[in-house]
Amino acid sequence: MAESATFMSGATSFSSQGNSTASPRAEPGEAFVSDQIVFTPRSYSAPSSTSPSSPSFSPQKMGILSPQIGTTSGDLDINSTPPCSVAGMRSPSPFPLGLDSPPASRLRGSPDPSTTDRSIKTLEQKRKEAVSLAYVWPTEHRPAIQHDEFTDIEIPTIDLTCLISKDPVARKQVVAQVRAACLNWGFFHAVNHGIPHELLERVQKQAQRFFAMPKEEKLKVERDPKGYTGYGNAGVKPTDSQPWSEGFYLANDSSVDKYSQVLWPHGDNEDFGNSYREYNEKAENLAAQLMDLIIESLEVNADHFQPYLHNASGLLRWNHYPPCPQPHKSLGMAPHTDFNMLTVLHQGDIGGLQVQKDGKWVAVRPNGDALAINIGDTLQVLTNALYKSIPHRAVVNRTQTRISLAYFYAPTTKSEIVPSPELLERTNQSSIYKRFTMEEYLAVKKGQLLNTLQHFTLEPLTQSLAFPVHTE
Ligand SMILES: O=C(O)CCC(=O)C(=O)O
Ligand SMILES: [Fe+2]
Repeated sequence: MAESATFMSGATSFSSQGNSTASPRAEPGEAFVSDQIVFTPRSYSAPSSTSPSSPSFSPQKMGILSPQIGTTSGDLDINSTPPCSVAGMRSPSPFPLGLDSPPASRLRGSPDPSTTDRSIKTLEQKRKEAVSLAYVWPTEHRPAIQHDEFTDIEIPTIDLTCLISKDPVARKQVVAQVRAACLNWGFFHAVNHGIPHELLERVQKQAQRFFAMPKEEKLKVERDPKGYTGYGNAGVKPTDSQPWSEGFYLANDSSVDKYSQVLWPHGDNEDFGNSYREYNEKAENLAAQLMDLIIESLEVNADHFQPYLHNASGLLRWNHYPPCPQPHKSLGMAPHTDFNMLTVLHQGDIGGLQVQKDGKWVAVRPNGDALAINIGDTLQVLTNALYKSIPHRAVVNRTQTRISLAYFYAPTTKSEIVPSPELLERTNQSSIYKRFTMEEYLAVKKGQLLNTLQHFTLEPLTQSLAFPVHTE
């Protein structure tokens, strides 16, 4: 109860991305108040059925500066289509939002009889309904598997102790595990990753503290349409329903201190900046080491990858998924692939992450000690799709607030993303991708969270590539 009350008070008031007439400061639902939307058939017929030393983040480096990026990781203009999982796009306040919840009968999927007579609806009623409906996804997109429906099909878990012990034999084994995980899943859980639990808890606590603030406070640090950091939510396609979540994007630049000052003008929360910086350094270091393991697993010379790693940097997105009255009809984050090379995700002990395996959704069993690592589109291209960037999504649940911390490790915007020539030679392949820069990719990602790389593909892959070397 306390959690949902908190969230209610934290309702945001983003405008709908899909509605060009929406006011950026509209109250929840205002952007949707029109008969056309309120009475839309769908709404009503819903009966259920690298290098650690790499310098601080810069938009140019990340390529996330262009107007917007989005969902599950990528970015940047809150006013237009989300470029990728990092970018921000505005959406109506996560309905989350208690006060805006739809009538109980609608939550069960039946039309509310009190709303069937258009003539007696007040503007306020219309607003509430419209906001609620904005978070209801069409049947074909609803999650058939809920947040805790785990099976024995699980992403691999890899113990990274070798990064600390420097034991070469153990490292070789880990490299083989990384190769198998990248070939078969595109995702794995890393344990003994070197980021202290206590630090992850401090960052989680900061995220909780921020999202619990009243919306007016959060909007003081709203993401600028031309910027890449600040309060905003993950992207969805303009034509999609809204995600049941909100986000806060942070990068290693002066904005962190600025946000700290705006949110805590009396200087009473120093750990906001401190925990962010400590975490950013550790996550960047880990991502760089994981990239080294991945390159080793490809058994190619690392030279081709150096330019991408040299100025790579990270963008952190805190994702907040409040309890949702209709989790089976909503999505916390729409299916997407990540735009970057590698994502380091902390998801705590509450399930919600789901990944696609052989075309089916699999719920990832949370492991509080582990970080989920996944390959992004950029790395898929560098490996000519030997290692794939796998679609994933976040589902929500009825009772628990979930916060995840997604760290996106990416090359600079100006980087041209080209597969390793050595890998091409050894696999006897030519590149399946046109040449393109990160900037060009991000421009496409804005409107296409899934299958973004199709836009840059010369010939669709008809069969999976085999790994060119022995796999122990
Ligand atoms: O919250 C999650 O489990 C998924 C987050 C995600 O995929 C992202 O932020 O890109
Ligand atoms: Fe993601």
